[in-house]
Amino acid sequence: MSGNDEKRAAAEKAALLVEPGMKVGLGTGSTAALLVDALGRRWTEGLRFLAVATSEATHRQAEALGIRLATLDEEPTLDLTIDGADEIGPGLALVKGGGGALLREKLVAAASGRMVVIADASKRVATLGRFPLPIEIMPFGAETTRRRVASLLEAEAGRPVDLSLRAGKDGAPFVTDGQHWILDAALGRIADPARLAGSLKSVLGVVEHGLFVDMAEAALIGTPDGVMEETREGQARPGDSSTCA
Ligand SMILES: O=C[C@H](O)[C@H](O)[C@H](O)COP(=O)(O)O
Repeated sequence: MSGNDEKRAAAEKAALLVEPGMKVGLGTGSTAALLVDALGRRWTEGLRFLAVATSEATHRQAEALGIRLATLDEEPTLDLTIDGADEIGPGLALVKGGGGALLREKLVAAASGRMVVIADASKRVATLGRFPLPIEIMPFGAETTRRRVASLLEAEAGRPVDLSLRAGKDGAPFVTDGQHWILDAALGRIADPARLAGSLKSVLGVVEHGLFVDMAEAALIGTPDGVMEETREGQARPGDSSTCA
């Protein structure tokens, strides 16, 4: 099974979690796009639900498939959010934001009764931090914020941390849907995700970061042996969508 097949299997399993009348947060990224495709097929078959997208890209995709959409302000309480991740660590702590959607993703997940993560097996890690941690910042005074973040991360890691401003296709800074910029922090290892999450939130100029701690309730992970369901407590079992509720 290729990584893409694993993503698709997880996404299709997760699409079965959506029930008639639900309010559903739709994630962003290549795995979430496979979920939206699967939900588009279920919509065509007659399933009716209401969706809130975590990015302009996902909104456009869902809209093109005819899925009914609302904004988070119109629907501030959702039943379920299904989203991808860049890394899934112990306790289902996540690194997200590789596609730059972390702020809306976190707002939508926080408004949801439950969050289910979907991914291929490569995303499961023993310790978070191999994937550079995205940190969304205000463009105004970005260099002063970068210095504050760098000194915080150096104190946390005990060494200087490579912190780069994410570039867009044209070489200019990548701009998020919220019109912010992103710093990518090459930490290598995040020993205490909850502590780092709290520290980053206190830095002036930081809008949000890609650590999602205590947010995901379950993960559906595509593997060569099928889709495994993992809970926050770490139990893994062959994924049966009915056990995810
Ligand atoms: O900003 C993007 C999101 O956090 C994605 O969910 C994450 O980057 C995973 O994306 P993919 O499914 O493409 O690996």
